[in-house]
Amino acid sequence: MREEKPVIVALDYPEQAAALSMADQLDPEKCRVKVGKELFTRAGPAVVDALHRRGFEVFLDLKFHDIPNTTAKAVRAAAELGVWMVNVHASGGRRMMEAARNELDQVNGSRTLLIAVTVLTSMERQDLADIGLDIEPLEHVKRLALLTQNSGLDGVVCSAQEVTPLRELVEPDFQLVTPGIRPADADVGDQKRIMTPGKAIIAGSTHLVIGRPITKASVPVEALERIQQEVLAAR
Ligand SMILES: O=C(O)c1cc(=O)[nH]c(=O)n1[C@@H]1O[C@H](COP(=O)(O)O)[C@@H](O)[C@H]1O
Repeated sequence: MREEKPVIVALDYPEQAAALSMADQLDPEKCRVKVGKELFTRAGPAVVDALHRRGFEVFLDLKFHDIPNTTAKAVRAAAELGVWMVNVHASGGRRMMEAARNELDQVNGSRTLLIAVTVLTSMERQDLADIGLDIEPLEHVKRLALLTQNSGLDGVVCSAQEVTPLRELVEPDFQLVTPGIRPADADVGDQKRIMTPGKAIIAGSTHLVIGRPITKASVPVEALERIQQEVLAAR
């Protein structure tokens, strides 16, 4: 099924006021928002509540990676906040992901999507070698995506560069959430495995996570509008 709101704006701000002032320029009918480690560590659940009151669906990106019990309880806490999506690190393994899935299923009425990060989009082959993984990022992403699917999760975070090969491996409704999105003229920054918004949509990304190309633009809403146009044209 075609996703009507593929763009998720990453609200990577050091304080709630700045995040909400950005959100107030966005239309919750046209995009979703992401709350990550910096903003959540400073502002906590209050910022999630404030975004919900404004009508936004929130991706709580805290990338839990811990023993199964701790991760599962953290996922429960996220679901009880009513967030649309939450993530863990697939490298936490099958037992961790299954525990998180089971816990989430016990939260009454929860429709929170649970996805797992495969290989961070800021990493390339050498970074994997540095942590003892002598493997191409794509191969490791495939391995972790299958493990994630077999553990009962709803999708993965990966680079848009991996979406086409992954689509051949996973179920059609498995979510492929892709950060590392860079319009052709945008700064790459610390991202390594990148793709433009239009190409990511053509490849089959279900969601595009985009931060700095919007939030650091001189006029963020105009940057978002250009990205939305590129996404529409790619469909
Ligand atoms: O889980 C994520 O959202 C994530 C995973 C990943 O592999 N790479 C990645 O960049 N992200 C997040 O996606 C956002 C990308 O932001 P920009 O690089 O500013 O567009 C940041 O908030 C990251 O924390």
